[in-house]
Amino acid sequence: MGGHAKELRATHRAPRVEAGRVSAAAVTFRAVTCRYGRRTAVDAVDLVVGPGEHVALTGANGSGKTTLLRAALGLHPLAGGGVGVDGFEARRGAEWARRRREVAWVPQRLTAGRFPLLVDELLDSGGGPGAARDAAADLGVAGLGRRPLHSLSGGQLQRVFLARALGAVAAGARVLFADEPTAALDFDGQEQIAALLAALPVTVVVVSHDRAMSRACDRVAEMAAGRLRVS
Ligand SMILES: Nc1ncnc2c1ncn2[C@@H]1O[C@H](COP(=O)(O)OP(=O)(O)OP(=O)(O)O)[C@@H](O)[C@H]1O
Repeated sequence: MGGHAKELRATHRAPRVEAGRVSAAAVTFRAVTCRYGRRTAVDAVDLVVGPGEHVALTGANGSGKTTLLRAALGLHPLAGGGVGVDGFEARRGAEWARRRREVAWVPQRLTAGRFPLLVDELLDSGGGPGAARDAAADLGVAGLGRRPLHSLSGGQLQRVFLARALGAVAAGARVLFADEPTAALDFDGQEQIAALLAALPVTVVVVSHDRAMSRACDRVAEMAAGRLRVS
C-alpha cells in the first residue's frame, strides 16, 4: 500500500460502513476480451486484484476501461476469458444477476435523461436503502430525495450514485467498481470521494483520470489500446 493511501485510510472513515461488518473478495480478470462488431476494445486482459486491494484503472480515452468493467458485470458480452469474484466466474443470466449484487457499481456517463425515477427510488434500489440514505446525507444530497433524477446536476447525480453504491457495500457487496466517480465533482468533492473510497474495507477498482484518486489507491493499472500495463 502506498504511503498516501495508508495516510488517507488512517484519517478518514467511510461513512456508516463499519469494517467489521463487510468483507472483501478477490477479483480475477482472466484473458478478458471484448469486441464491438469486428473491433477489439479489450484484448486478453489479465489482472488479479487481491481482497481489499484498491486499484486505479487509468489510460487514454477509448483504451477499454469502461468496457472491461461493464464486461465484469455482465453488461457487455465476453468474446473470451472470464472474470472471477472469489474464483467464481459468472456465465448464466442468474449468475450475472448475483454478480451485480456482489459488486457495487458507480457507472460512467450519468445521463439520467427522462428516466422516470426519483432520487430516493434510486437509492433504495442498491440493496442497502438505509445506508444509502445515510451516505446521501454524508455526501450532501439528502435533501434531494423527492426530485426526479433528470432534474439533478451532473455532480449531484454522481453523489447519488456513489451513495447508492455505499449502501450496496453496507448491505454486503464485497467489491466496488467505480467508473470515473469524480469526473463531475468540484475539487473538494474529488478529495472527499478519493478519501472515502480509500477508507472502504472492500476491494475497489476505480477508473479515474484524477491523480488524487490514483495516489489514494494501492496500485495503478494502465490500459492502452485494449491492453493492460500494471505498474
Ligand atoms: N457502444 C459502442 N459501440 C461501438 N464501439 C464502442 C462502443 N462503446 C465503446 N466503443 C469503443 O470501444 C473502445 C473502448 O471504449 P471504452 O468506453 O471502453 O474506453 P474508455 O477507456 O473507458 O474511454 P474513456 O476514458 O473515454 O471513458 C473505444 O474504441 C470505443 O470507441
